[in-house]
Amino acid sequence: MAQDESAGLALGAVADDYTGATDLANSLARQGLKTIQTIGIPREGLLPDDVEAVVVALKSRSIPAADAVARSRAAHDWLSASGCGHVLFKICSTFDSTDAGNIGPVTDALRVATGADTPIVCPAFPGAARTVYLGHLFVGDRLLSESPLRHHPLNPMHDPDLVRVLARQSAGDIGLIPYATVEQGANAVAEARAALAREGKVAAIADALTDRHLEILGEAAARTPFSTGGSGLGAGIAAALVRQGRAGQGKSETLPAIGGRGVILSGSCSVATLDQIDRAEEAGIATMRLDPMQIVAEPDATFKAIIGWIAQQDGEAPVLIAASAPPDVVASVQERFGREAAGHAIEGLLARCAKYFVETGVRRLVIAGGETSGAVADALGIEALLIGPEIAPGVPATHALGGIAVPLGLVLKSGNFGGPDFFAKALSVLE
Ligand SMILES: Nc1ncnc2c1ncn2[C@@H]1O[C@H](COP(=O)(O)OP(=O)(O)OP(=O)(O)O)[C@@H](O)[C@H]1O
Ligand SMILES: O=C(O)[C@@H](O)C(=O)CO
Repeated sequence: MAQDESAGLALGAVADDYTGATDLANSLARQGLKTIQTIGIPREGLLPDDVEAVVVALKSRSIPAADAVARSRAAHDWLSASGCGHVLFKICSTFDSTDAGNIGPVTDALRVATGADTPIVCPAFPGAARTVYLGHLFVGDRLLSESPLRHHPLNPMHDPDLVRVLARQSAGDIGLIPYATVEQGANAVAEARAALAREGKVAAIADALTDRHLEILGEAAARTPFSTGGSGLGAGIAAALVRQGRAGQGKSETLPAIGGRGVILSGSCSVATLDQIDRAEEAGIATMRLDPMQIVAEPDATFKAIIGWIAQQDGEAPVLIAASAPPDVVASVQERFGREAAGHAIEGLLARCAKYFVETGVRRLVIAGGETSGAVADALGIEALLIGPEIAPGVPATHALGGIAVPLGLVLKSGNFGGPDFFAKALSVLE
């Protein structure tokens, strides 16, 4: 990277999935940081000289904890060599993980690598209705465990108490910085964090109900080398860096129009995405709903069927291809083939479709689902993303940077993000 080593990056992030990384990059850009999302560790010379924040996207949310730790450590080491002032481990606003990890093990490893004592951990994203109160994560007006996340295909979330959840995954005890302390401001948070460090807590879950709370937490976190959180905490840290004059040279890019047919590929089974698919179909977007059993059992036949179907559609009009299904169908697919095998087969098929579409001239892709987006971006060999205008909270339009010979507009949508008309809106913003 041509970064001025004496200045270094103001902020670096290691994100555990690609859409989560895009969500964070969007927040940092909107706070005024010149931000690039890289897919893995970037090669020398890829990034512009004046970049202030780099979000290294990994696909490490649902892999074995030891692999997630190794990949996150490598990303951290690159950020550290780039003179990074603060490292944020970007996790999902719904704390997606299992008792085996990976939030605890990666937080432990990066805490040691950065020399932090007790990092602030806060997934809250009030703009998407994720709040943390007394350590309990709410999705809208429901506890996490009563939200649709209890049916997540890869990591169903059954415990809303984040202190308890993180303790099960971590090397030591977890503390809490409660709402009443956060309300008192950044100095009170810093003192509470230091007190928890003296007690030997390895991390501190912090409450946040509003963006103001995240600004306070961001101010306190920016005084330390490392934190773990969602894009809300990232925005708070970025705002603190701008206030302190340590960053703030660029807003998100205006992206040039690319045009041509828009293709939407969905592997997300979230309630939000299922509704968005229904709405897109009702609005007249040609929609092919795949049979998930057939995808896993006969991927080649399914691929041929998709090619045949698309050949019959109006060549300019957008199309939507979805493997997405409601919880009962997902459960029966997983029962028959196994959770991981089914997930990988479906991601693989959608990635193969994306590759085919780009090879045959499509230049605008909208992908729903974090794991699905990871599979697609990897199959296309994309190296980094420029962040453009916001489509919905947490979802910007982007353009591929490096790794692909043609201009390509991409929208990577986290499963639960976006309003009902998201797909039509995405295609109109990604011109
Ligand atoms: N019908 C289905 N049956 C079983 N698994 C499915 C089905 N459709 C998709 N999947 C798998 O479910 C997983 C969905 O994960 P993905 O991360 O893409 O979406 P998400 O969880 O909604 O998004 P996010 O992680 O951004 O919240 C993928 O592994 C996908 O292949
Ligand atoms: O924080 C979120 O909810 C998203 O950025 C995400 O990571 C979903 O996969």
